[in-house]
Amino acid sequence: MPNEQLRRMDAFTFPSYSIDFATGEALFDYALTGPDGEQRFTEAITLPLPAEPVSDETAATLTRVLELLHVVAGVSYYKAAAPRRLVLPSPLGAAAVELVTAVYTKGLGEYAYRNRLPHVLELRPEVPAGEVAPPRVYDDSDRRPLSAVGGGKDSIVTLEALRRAGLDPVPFSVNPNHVIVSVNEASDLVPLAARRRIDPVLFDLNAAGALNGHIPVTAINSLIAVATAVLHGLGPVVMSNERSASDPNLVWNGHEINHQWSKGVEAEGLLRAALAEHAGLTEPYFSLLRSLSELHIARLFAEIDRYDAVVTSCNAAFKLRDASERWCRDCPKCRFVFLAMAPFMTRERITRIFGGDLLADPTQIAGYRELLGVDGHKPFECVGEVEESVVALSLLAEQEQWRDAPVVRALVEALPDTAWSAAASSDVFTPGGPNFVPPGYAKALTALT
Ligand SMILES: CC(=O)N[C@H]1[C@@H](OP(=O)(O)OP(=O)(O)OC[C@H]2O[C@@H](n3ccc(=O)[nH]c3=O)[C@H](O)[C@@H]2O)O[C@H](CO)[C@@H](O)[C@@H]1O[C@H](C)C(=O)N[C@@H](C)C(=O)N[C@@H](CCC(=O)O)C(=O)O
Ligand SMILES: Nc1ncnc2c1ncn2[C@@H]1O[C@H](COP(=O)(O)OP(=O)(O)OP(=O)(O)O)[C@@H](O)[C@H]1O
Repeated sequence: MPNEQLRRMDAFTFPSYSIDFATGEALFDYALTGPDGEQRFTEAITLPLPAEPVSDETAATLTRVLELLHVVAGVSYYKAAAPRRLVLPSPLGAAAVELVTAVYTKGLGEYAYRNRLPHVLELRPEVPAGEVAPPRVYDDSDRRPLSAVGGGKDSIVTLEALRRAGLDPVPFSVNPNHVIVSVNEASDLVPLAARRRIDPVLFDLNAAGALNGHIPVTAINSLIAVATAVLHGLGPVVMSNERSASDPNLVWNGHEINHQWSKGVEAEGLLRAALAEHAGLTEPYFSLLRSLSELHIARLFAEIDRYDAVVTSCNAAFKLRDASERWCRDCPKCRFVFLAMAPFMTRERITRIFGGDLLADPTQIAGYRELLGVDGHKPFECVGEVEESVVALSLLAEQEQWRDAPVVRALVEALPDTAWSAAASSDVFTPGGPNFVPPGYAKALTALT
C-alpha cells in the first residue's frame, strides 16, 4: 500500500481473533481503515501446549487473557499509520480500558516524540457499549511461578533468587534466540517457550517508509507469559523490571516520555488490575526486582557466575534480523551494563563476559558522557539513572584495577563537583519505591540482598 494512503488512514480496528486448542496457535487480526480502503494484518502467537487436555475453565480464563493480548499487541500495527481513532472490538471494564489507553499513549510515547505526533499521546479508545460478564476467579497465587527470561543479567538474578528460595520457577520466553536458549541450558531448568510471528506485511510497509518506532514490547511479552501460565496451570508471572525503568527520559508537550514505559511500575499496576478485572486472576504478575536499582542488580549478578559465558543484555542481539552474536560493545546498553558490573568484578572476568574492555577504549568516552549526564538526555535505551552511572564511576575511581583506565580517567575529569556530591549521598543500594511483590516472594529478594 502506498505511503500516502497509509497517512490517510483514520481508524485502527480489531476485526477478530481465534485460538486453536489443538495447536496452541492464536491468530489476531487488525485493520487500518481509511478513505482508500483498508490494510489488514494478522499476528500469530503460538503458546506451548500442556500435556493434559485443556479444561473448559482454563479455556475460559485463557480466552479473557487473549482478549487483552489482542488489543495490546495491536500497537505494532497501529504505529504504521497512527490514525486518530482506536476502535476496540468489544466492551471492556474500567481497568482494562485504562490499560489499553496507557499502552497506546504512554507506551508509544517515544514513538510519538520522535515522529512528532502529539495526537498519539492524547488518544482515547472508542469502547463499544455493553456489560462484560464477570470472569471466573482463578486463584493462582500458590502455584509454581513462571519466570520471564530475556537473556540478560536481570532475569538471571530473578531466576536464581526464586530457585534459591525453593519456589521452583519455570523459565519462560517469547521467541527464545540462541542467547536465551543458552541461558536456559546454563540454568538446568526445563523452560517453556511461545512463538510470536509479526505479520511480514509490516516489514514491507516499513521498508516502503511507513511510520515506525519503539513499541511497549514488555506489555506484549508479559501478556503472552500470563496466557502461558494460565494454560499450564502455573502461578504468577515473575518479571525482572527494575526501579529505574519507571523514570522518564524527558518531558515533551507536558507528557513524560519513557523508553521503558511498559517495564515501569505504572504499567505493572495497570496490567495487574486489568488481569484481575477481566480474567479473574488473583496474583497474575509482578516484578521481583522492582525496588532495586540497576546498579544493585549488577552487584547481585556479580555473585552468580554460572551464566558468564552466555549472559547478554545488549538489545542488538535480540533484533529479528541481522542480530549481533552477543554484546555489540557499541551501544548505550553495553556501555551502561559494563559500567554497572565493573565495580563488582575482576577486570579479567568482565572483559571475558563482554569480549572486550570498554573502559580501555577512548572511543567510548562520548557515549559514557551521555550516560553520566554530561551531554544530552538519558539515551532511549534500557539504561540506569545518571546517578547510578556516577556512583559506579566513583566506585571504579577508588579501585586500583580501574582508576587508570583511559575512559575512567577522562570521565572523572569531566564530571562536575555537584555530581560527585550527589553520588556520595546516593541511595542506589537501598531498596525502595512502590512494588507489587507478594509476601510469599519478598523473602526471595531479602535472601539475595
Ligand atoms: C531489538 C530492538 O531493539 N529492536 C527495536 C528496533 O527494531 P529494528 O527495526 O532495529 O529490528 P527488529 O527488532 O528486528 O524489528 C523489526 C521491525 O519490527 C517491528 N516490530 C518489532 C517487534 C515488535 O514487537 N513490534 C514491531 O512492530 C518494528 O517495526 C521494527 O522496526 O527499533 C524498533 C523501532 O524503534 C523497535 O520497535 C524495536 O524494538 C523491539 C520492539 C524490541 O524488542 N525492543 C526491546 C529490545 C526493547 O527496546 N526493550 C525495552 C523495553 C521497552 C518496553 O517498554 O517494553 C528496553 O529494553 O528498554
Ligand atoms: N523474549 C522474552 N520473552 C519473555 N520475557 C522477556 C523477553 N525479553 C525480555 N523479557 C522480560 O522482559 C523484562 C524486561 O527485559 P530486559 O531486556 O530489560 O531484561 P533482561 O534481559 O532480564 O535484563 P537486562 O536488562 O540485563 O537486559 C524482563 O523481565 C525480561 O525477563
